[in-house]
Amino acid sequence: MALIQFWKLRASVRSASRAWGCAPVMVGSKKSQHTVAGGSRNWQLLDDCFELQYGGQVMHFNYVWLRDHCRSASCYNSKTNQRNLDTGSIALDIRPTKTRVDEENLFLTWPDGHITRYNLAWLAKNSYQGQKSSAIQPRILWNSEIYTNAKVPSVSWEKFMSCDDELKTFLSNFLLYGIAFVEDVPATIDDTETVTKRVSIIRETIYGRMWSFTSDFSRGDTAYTKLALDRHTDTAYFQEPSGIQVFHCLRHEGTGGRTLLVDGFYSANRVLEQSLENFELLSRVPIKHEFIENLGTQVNHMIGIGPVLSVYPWNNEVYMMRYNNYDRAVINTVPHNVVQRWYAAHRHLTDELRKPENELWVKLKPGKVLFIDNWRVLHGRESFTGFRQLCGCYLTRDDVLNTARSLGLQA
Ligand SMILES: C[N+](C)(C)CCCC[C@H](N)C(=O)O
Ligand SMILES: O=C(O)CCC(=O)C(=O)O
Ligand SMILES: [Fe+2]
Repeated sequence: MALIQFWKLRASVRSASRAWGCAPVMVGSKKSQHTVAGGSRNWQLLDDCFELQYGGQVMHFNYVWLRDHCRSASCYNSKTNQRNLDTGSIALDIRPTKTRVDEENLFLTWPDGHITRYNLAWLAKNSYQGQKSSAIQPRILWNSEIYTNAKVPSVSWEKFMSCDDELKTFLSNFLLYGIAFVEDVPATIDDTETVTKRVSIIRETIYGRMWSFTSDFSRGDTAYTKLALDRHTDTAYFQEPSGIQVFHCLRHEGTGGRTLLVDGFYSANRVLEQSLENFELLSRVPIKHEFIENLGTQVNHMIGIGPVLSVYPWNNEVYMMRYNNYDRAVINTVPHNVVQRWYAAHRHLTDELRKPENELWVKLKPGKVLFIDNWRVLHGRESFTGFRQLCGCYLTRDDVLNTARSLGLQA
């Protein structure tokens, strides 16, 4: 019941957001509509917001927002890129006493005499409408054919380690496809660590910093067996699942053991195209994943709570998928009348994820290091025989994106 109320609230917030457009009310007796020479910009003071037409877009700016984002030296420290202004001191019914727009700027005078100047292009770029029309992270969603036809070049160890452009190419492909390979890496744990550190700092977890595993049952998890593993994302049981997983197969003397990769966002997008209801069930119903193991010397118990699909509410862009049927915990966060619909939505996603045309199979070999976006691309493996040793580590997504941004990429 509580959950349904929560949904209603969310739904009303959403419809409110759609209805946020403002009624054209005159402020005082002043004429409020203006067309500036050139005709490319047009603005009016509405009762509850400032409306700006600029660059072919109509944008609305709330007055508290306009006061809050003032970039004057007293309100904003441009050396540290931090706000000085105490947002708590802004009257929630604040309105400018004077407004002026010239070719490039909007000038607002506030009741206390403070003047705020906004560059119009800055406003357009930072408006809700501007944000809504572009993806936070541009991606190429793929199935096996799309990925194969793209012929994404792999990068090679030596150039990767010495040349920033090579790292940039690698990261740009990683951001677009959610997977990327470095070839010719010496088959040791140390060199795998070195190649990884070129990308970002390593995230230490209960599995250690760099880990290496075989089918020795050393941990309470089926990864440490020779069994096949269906597609999944790792560490769904962390409150913040690991952003990136790095795999390097150091040895395999035997058969099988191929790695399966599936673009989870491609399938999520199919669900969105086919059923908004299913997409919303997957993106709004929080469920638990759990990991419990007793190592004798140490007991590990991890719980992560969140929806299968984490999405930005303003554009339904998926930014994280938690999909791990092995580690999914008892569902006790969903009322009985929603559970059936949730299972149907989960089945819809599962059917998409399992389509053979969405499966990319690769055989990891010594030298070939695979980076997987664990918030997006699911991995699995074929059962195998013989001795097989895989090493790797987890990375935090923030740190990888930080490296990408430092190289000028949009991330
Ligand atoms: C990668 N490494 C072998 C260290 C850990 C494997 C963790 C497996 C776990 N079921 C999960 O999906 O998170
Ligand atoms: O053995 C493999 O190829 C992968 C196993 C797995 O899913 C994991 O370690 O996260
Ligand atoms: Fe895994």
